Amino acid sequence: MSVTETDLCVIGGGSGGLSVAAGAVQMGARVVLIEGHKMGGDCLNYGCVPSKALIAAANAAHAPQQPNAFGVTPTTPDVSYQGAMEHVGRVIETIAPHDSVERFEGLGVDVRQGYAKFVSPEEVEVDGHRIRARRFVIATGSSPFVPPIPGLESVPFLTNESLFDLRKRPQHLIVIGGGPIGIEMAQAHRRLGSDVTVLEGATALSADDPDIAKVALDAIRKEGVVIEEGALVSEVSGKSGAVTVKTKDGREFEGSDLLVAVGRKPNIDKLNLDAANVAHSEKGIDVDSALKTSNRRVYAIGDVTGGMQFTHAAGYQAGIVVRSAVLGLPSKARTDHIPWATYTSPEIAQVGLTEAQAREKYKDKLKVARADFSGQDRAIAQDDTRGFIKVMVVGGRPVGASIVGPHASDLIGIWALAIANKLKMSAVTSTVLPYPTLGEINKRVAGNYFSPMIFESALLKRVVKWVQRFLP
Ligand SMILES: Cc1cc2nc3c(=O)[nH]c(=O)nc-3n(C[C@H](O)[C@H](O)[C@H](O)COP(=O)(O)OP(=O)(O)OC[C@H]3O[C@@H](n4cnc5c(N)ncnc54)[C@H](O)[C@@H]3O)c2cc1C
Ligand SMILES: NC(=O)c1ccc[n+]([C@@H]2O[C@H](COP(=O)([O-])OP(=O)(O)OC[C@H]3O[C@@H](n4cnc5c(N)ncnc54)[C@H](O)[C@@H]3O)[C@@H](O)[C@H]2O)c1
Repeated sequence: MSVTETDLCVIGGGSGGLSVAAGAVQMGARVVLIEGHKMGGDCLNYGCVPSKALIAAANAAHAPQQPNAFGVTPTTPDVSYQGAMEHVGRVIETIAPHDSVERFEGLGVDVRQGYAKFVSPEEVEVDGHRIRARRFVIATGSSPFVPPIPGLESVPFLTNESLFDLRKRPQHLIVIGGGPIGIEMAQAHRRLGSDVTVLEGATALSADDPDIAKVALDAIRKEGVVIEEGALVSEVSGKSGAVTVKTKDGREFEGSDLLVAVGRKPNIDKLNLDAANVAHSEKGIDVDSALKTSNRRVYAIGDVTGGMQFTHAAGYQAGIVVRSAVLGLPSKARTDHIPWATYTSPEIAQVGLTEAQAREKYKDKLKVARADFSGQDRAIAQDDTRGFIKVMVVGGRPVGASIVGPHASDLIGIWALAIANKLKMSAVTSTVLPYPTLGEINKRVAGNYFSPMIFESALLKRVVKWVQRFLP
């Protein structure tokens, strides 16, 4: 059996693994990258990219139908589900070269196709070859978790891995799970013309602030998506085109297609982790704050660690690992500054602590500032004033921000910057932004934080009177 010696062996060519491989090889390390399936991983092939492309198509179908303030008569366009899915395919094809074997080989990475498995603490095997590395990075991602619901073994169902292969619009899509996957895909399918029912066992979009989630969920319900909360699915039956779903409290729902979106399971089965002494649980691979596993030669990043499961989180962790494994520098990963967004209409975005988390941690030291899109000139001009922002502030510095409203996913950036760099609220108020922009809501909320201190201060009023008496 051939043995290749290398500095760094990256297992998994998705968001995390590709970032490590590209960074390390360009810094001069010898890098082997092993990918078992499709380069680009979940994000490119079954996740962020196809879902956002489908949402864009759904939004284009929805917009002309809406009553509006612009004097434009609503119309009912012909909407082709197949056309929307073909758009999804083209978007993947357009982005794929960036993540391709050819590009990475061009950068100098030794790319191997096949599933890697450890055979010792410093060796893996792939496709009959052995790779011995000074350091390993496991970035094997996650797969849809399929719960042991009676009936699911015999009823056809979709997951994020098969959904984007559909060409025929589901007549009535039943979505099990009201997390970000379920809710994003529910609204997109409604906008493309399907009836949609979401069955959520607990609370929909439960990772987000409840006031924020409510604005989005109310809007989605208003578009006709049925979202049942406290509806734990306990049994499914039927066949393709006619499925029945029962919930624990005895309710029954009928639809044509089933999408299972109840969370993720880490891709660890093929890795033979015990041979490498890498500790793990059903949640994923255990890592410390430097992203090292119980084997000091082996790091793990991204979804496989069961932490924040976002492409940008995997990318951030890749940078931490490159610093440590390639440059030998001490490096620790944070999570407090990692934002996320859910691409519903209106959008949701969060960074740092929610109000409830901040209240629990900081008690009465917490101040919460809020601003509504209804007071935003640009939002008014665009006739989209749903939503608001709240910022959690402790000692003059933001510790969290929550936004629901137009372009929330972009607007959260300034708070991600502020929290990452421990900036004060005054850094936001002293920034000048072009008028009229949605971004001004960030200045407005920061202004609202200072207003009571400035406009309700008796001392300041006395000082102003005194200054005015003597000002020449
Ligand atoms: C429907 C959906 C929508 C999403 N939308 C967003 C979004 O809008 N924004 C966002 O930030 N995140 C989103 N995510 C999450 C995002 O896709 C993941 O967090 C991200 O892909 C994780 O990157 P990763 O590198 O950990 O894993 P992946 O990108 O999945 O890469 C893992 C790779 O490892 C390979 N692999 C597995 N086992 C082995 C092995 N033994 N040997 C070799 N290779 C192996 C796999 O084939 C895969 O290519 C979404 C996810 C889904 C499912
Ligand atoms: N915009 C984004 O960034 C984005 C979009 C999609 C996915 N993602 C990532 O993918 C991850 C997985 O998303 P997800 O939506 O699959 O998982 P999730 O864990 O966020 O949500 C799953 C939901 O399913 C519910 N559930 C579980 N069992 C059930 C049952 N038997 N009946 C009814 N409901 C049940 C849970 O209560 C939960 O609310 C996310 O946490 C996120 O990290 C990100």
